[in-house]
Amino acid sequence: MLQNALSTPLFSLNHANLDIGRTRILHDISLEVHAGEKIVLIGPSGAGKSSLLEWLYQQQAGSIALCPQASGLVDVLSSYQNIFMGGLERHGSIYNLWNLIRPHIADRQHITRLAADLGIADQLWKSVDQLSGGQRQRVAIGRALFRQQPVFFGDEPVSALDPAQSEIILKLLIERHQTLLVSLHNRRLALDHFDRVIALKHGRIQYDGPVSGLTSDALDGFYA
Ligand SMILES: Nc1ncnc2c1ncn2[C@@H]1O[C@H](COP(=O)(O)OP(=O)(O)OP(=O)(O)O)[C@@H](O)[C@H]1O
Repeated sequence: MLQNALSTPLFSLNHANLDIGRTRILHDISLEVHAGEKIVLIGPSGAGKSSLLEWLYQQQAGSIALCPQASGLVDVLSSYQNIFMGGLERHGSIYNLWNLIRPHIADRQHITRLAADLGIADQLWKSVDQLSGGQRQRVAIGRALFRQQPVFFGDEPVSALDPAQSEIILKLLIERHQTLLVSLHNRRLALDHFDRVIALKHGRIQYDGPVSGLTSDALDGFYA
């Protein structure tokens, strides 16, 4: 906490409002996000979690690995090609184009390892329209991991996975990013893997504080 008070925040909002057209989506939002924090966003459907993630993402898109709710995968391309797209900004267009047609050995090895970590090694060369919802979600996570950024933003990134997979994938995301801001509806994952909770309701922050001391029932209360 003291360290946070002294460091410059990565993200900062001070009594800010977010309007889309004439509609106010987020009201009077004040928060800071510091490097190293693992923050879970909770709240009922429509509370404003996706809007807050998108708003903060727009502040520093270049340094964030984003896994949005709508995965944005390209159906006709393979899992490999979709994951590779997470790293497009690291190279020029000729390298990228060539790699999409004939994968470069180093990228191929890297993405093959990543796919194995995500449990989709056997799906790597299939077009993603042939995959299940959970497999597609892991491809989208692979694409975010392949961005290799210090900050991860995820909008319900493990919602299509079974409990055991959710646990494994969330641990992987936490291991590979310094700072995380993730929306989840799963109370157990929220309590076990994050150190700060931001609870939203009707576009306002109703709680922003440490996870320690909170129970599953307390989290349920934020959905009441
Ligand atoms: N482009 C838009 N134009 C107008 N209203 C919008 C727009 N996008 C979102 N909203 C509204 O903003 C509110 C917050 O939506 P948001 O998607 O951020 O909620 P959420 O907490 O992520 O919900 P969920 O858990 O269902 O994903 C909702 O009332 C939604 O209808």
